[in-house]
Amino acid sequence: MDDSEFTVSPGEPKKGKSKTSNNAKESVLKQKSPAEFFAENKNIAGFDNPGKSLFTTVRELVENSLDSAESIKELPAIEVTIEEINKAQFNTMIGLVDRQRVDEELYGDFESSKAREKRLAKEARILEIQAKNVALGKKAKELPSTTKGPKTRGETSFFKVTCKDNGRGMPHDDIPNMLGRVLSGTKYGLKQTRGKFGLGAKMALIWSKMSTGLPIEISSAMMGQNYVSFCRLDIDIHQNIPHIHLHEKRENKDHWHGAEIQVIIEGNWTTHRSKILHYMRQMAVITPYAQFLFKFISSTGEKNVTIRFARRTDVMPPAPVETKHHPSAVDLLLIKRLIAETSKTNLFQFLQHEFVNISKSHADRLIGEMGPDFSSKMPVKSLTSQQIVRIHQLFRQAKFDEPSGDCLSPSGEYNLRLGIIKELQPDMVATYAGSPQVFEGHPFIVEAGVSIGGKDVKQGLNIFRFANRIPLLFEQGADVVTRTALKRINWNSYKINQMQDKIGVFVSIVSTKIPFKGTGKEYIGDDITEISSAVKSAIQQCCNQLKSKILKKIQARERQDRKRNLTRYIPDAARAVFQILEEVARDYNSKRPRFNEEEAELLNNIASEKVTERTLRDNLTQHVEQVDYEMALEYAMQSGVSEEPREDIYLNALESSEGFIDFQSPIFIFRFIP
Ligand SMILES: Nc1ncnc2c1ncn2[C@@H]1O[C@H](COP(=O)(O)OP(=O)(O)OP(=O)(O)O)[C@@H](O)[C@H]1O
Repeated sequence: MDDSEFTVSPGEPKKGKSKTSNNAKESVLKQKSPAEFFAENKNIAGFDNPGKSLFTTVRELVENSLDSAESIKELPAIEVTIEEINKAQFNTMIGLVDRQRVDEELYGDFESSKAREKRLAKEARILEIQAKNVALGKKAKELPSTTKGPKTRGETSFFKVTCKDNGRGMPHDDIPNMLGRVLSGTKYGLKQTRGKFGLGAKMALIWSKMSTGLPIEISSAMMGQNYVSFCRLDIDIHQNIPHIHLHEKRENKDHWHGAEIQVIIEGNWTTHRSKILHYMRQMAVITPYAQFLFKFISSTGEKNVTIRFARRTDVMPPAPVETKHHPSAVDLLLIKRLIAETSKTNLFQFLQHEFVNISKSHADRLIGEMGPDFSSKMPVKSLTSQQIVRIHQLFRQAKFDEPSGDCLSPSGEYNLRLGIIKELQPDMVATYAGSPQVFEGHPFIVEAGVSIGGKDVKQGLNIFRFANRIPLLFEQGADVVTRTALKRINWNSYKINQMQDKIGVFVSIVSTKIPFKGTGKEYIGDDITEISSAVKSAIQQCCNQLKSKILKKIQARERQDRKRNLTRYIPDAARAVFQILEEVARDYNSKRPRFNEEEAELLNNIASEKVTERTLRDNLTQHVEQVDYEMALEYAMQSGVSEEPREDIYLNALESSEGFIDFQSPIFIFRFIP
């Protein structure tokens, strides 16, 4: 670049100057807070548009409530209310005077008289074609959307979303940071929880700030607390800090514990109504021990919805427990963080206490393997960067026992089966719980259920996906469960017709780390081999159980068909045989015997009407029954008893702190209360 470009005489802007200043502008170093980043990229957290944002807000609040109640082993009771607020109400709420339109042409839904004429003419033409089609007996097509009046972006709808639970509540002083600072939460540990990122509730707040400008309101009380914390806050997006409007303690007359969070956002009930209801229904399926009350209150009072999902069992899966990191799943940064945070002083204690599957003797051997610079007693905080790299390399290469799944809490076959029966009312169902497996050092368990038939079930595959007991409703096509069910299961080999049978496939995956694609928790990719093969094997196990049931059904049906066919021919056969016998009996001369004694007796009986057509019919019927019975018996002897799928029964440890013992099988649970 020529130097002269930079010499600008005053008052005489040079061509090149603006270019240079633009370049300079582009290269100015800027920082963004996490809140700003997510406000600008809200789609990656599931806030793509107003409708989806309403859906995601509901699910984030419900999942927080479930996590919270389960963390104190309380059977969850959750109330969700979505209250529609029309524009006039909203304006009153924020103190804005409602204003009538003056200049109609300014608005997106304005239609000029010429455009109106054109549209009406087009509509008339289409109506004419429709009338002709109807006259010819053809099916009438709907009006294309272009002819449905001027394009409108629609009236903005606002919604007050409230979610109340009976969970743990939040400590008074922590509320602002928990709900007003992006990437803050209590679920970062290695534990199976629905929440993980410390983002969901804050995204709802950011969306409310972007769409309505209104703050979030939180009421919360912890168990035994004689006050309710009330907090109204919004978020300073640029600094990512809570901006508190009011934070006070109020009387807790009812000894309530839990949290109630209320947020006012823009949304679209019409487009996402069915997704929200679907979500609630599937949540009730996978969480049958929870009770949900869902209400939608419309601004006109016309389309109100109230649905109560009753608790169907008091048996809650055991609470997941926090676990330590597996050596093969840590990276350099994580090792450094663990060193900074550990309370252990020397390397030996650090290895043994901060990781799973490193016993005392194993720790000794590992330290020996690290080389002469390392010793058991060396202070862990004094490790140099190179030494940490050495530890990391060894963790990568050494062999460790796989992490156990004890820290996980799957739904349980019983809950899954209960859910499937409730949701689909199938003719047949099989469930299977896989044993714990591992990917990248994280344990996971896959449970599956496959059902055939049912009420209101469409033909083909109906897939239901759950991850850490969250229903997944979006991005179905890319998900590991859908892909496995569609492409890797040979349904035919299990006597299941993939196109014609009504097949329900339920898969629930739990893990200390669910490898969601994106922070929106919408689907699990198909790229982790351990997970996809575990999903495949769980579905196959269910199919195997179904196959033996289906084969039995087919055989029973064949037997029934054979019996029905034989029975159908009995009257004709009896009549034909009887007519012949009658004729023979008529011509029969006992003086010139042509028949043996038995035959002669039969002919006599026919002649004396002791044996009639009816007798033949009855005897044939009896014979068909007998043959059918013998075949069924023979089949049962050959295969029935040994092939019947066995159901495992589980018995809890005696030292159960709950004061009862559950006797569990996939199809029932007995609770013994001493
Ligand atoms: N209903 C509630 N009861 C008790 N604590 C809650 C409740 N809702 C939120 N919290 C607390 O606030 C924290 C932040 O919640 P937020 O929804 O932002 O993130 P998260 O649930 O931790 O993770 P994710 O973004 O994956 O949902 C939670 O970790 C939890 O400690």
